[in-house]
Amino acid sequence: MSDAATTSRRLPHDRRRGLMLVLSSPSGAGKTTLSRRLLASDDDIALSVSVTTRAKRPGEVDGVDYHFIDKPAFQRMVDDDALLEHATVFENSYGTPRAAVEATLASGRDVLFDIDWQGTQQLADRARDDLVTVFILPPSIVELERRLTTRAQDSAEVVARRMAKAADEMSHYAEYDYVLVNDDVDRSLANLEAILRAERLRRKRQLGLSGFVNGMREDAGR
Ligand SMILES: Nc1nc2c(ncn2[C@@H]2O[C@H](COP(=O)(O)OP(=O)(O)O)[C@@H](O)[C@H]2O)c(=O)[nH]1
Ligand SMILES: Nc1ncnc2c1ncn2[C@@H]1O[C@H](COP(=O)(O)OP(=O)(O)O)[C@@H](O)[C@H]1O
Repeated sequence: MSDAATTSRRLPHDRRRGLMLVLSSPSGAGKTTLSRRLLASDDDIALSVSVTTRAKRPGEVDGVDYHFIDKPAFQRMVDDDALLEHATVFENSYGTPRAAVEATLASGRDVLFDIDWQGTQQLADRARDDLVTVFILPPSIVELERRLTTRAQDSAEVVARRMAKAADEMSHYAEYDYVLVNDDVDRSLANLEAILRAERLRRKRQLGLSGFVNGMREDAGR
């Protein structure tokens, strides 16, 4: 077998069908922290930046954390079918702009979603095969409240409302493919990276496999 035959052929994992990685959790369990760490360490995945009608928190950047828009603009996007999914969470509207997701997948990269269980169900109805879903649990309710309080970005009243919704959010963990208990953030990140690595290697996501194997069979028969 010539060297040219082995080196000219592209390895199957060079051509991959992009996947959609969803992170959900009760507010304060650590989705944003884990998302930012994953995005910083992996160039092959990009965040789906949601639109929301909620107010910007200190430190949040428009266009990076969210696209902050008003209610009429949100309704226009719904009417124009410009959102892949949308939901009301804590009395605010949140949605996933369709165009950016489609452009990222078309460029061969994966997309990371920080969305709630309602949005996850809607994506599952549309694209189950491309979806990998991860639910993040806090190590305890006491720790969840501590994290929400020490994040110091919401008023005591908002924290209380988010704590009141936590049990309801957590009741959806069984609808997800994977569950991570986010005790140690480094360990959670390593587990998330392991999930992503394994999911990228799924046979159905490696587009060039049959050509690759047939080529090797021809080489072996020479
Ligand atoms: N369905 C849906 N949920 C979203 C979207 N963007 C954010 N969320 C969820 O809305 C909830 C509130 O988000 P946020 O106000 O940023 O608070 P956080 O959970 O404390 O970071 C979280 O459960 C998010 O995952 C979206 O585009 N669609
Ligand atoms: N594993 C962890 N251990 C301790 N604190 C954490 C951990 N993960 C996140 N935090 C902290 O908890 C707070 C809430 O995390 P965040 O990522 O904003 O949660 P979410 O996006 O799910 O609402 C932040 O102050 C963050 O620094």
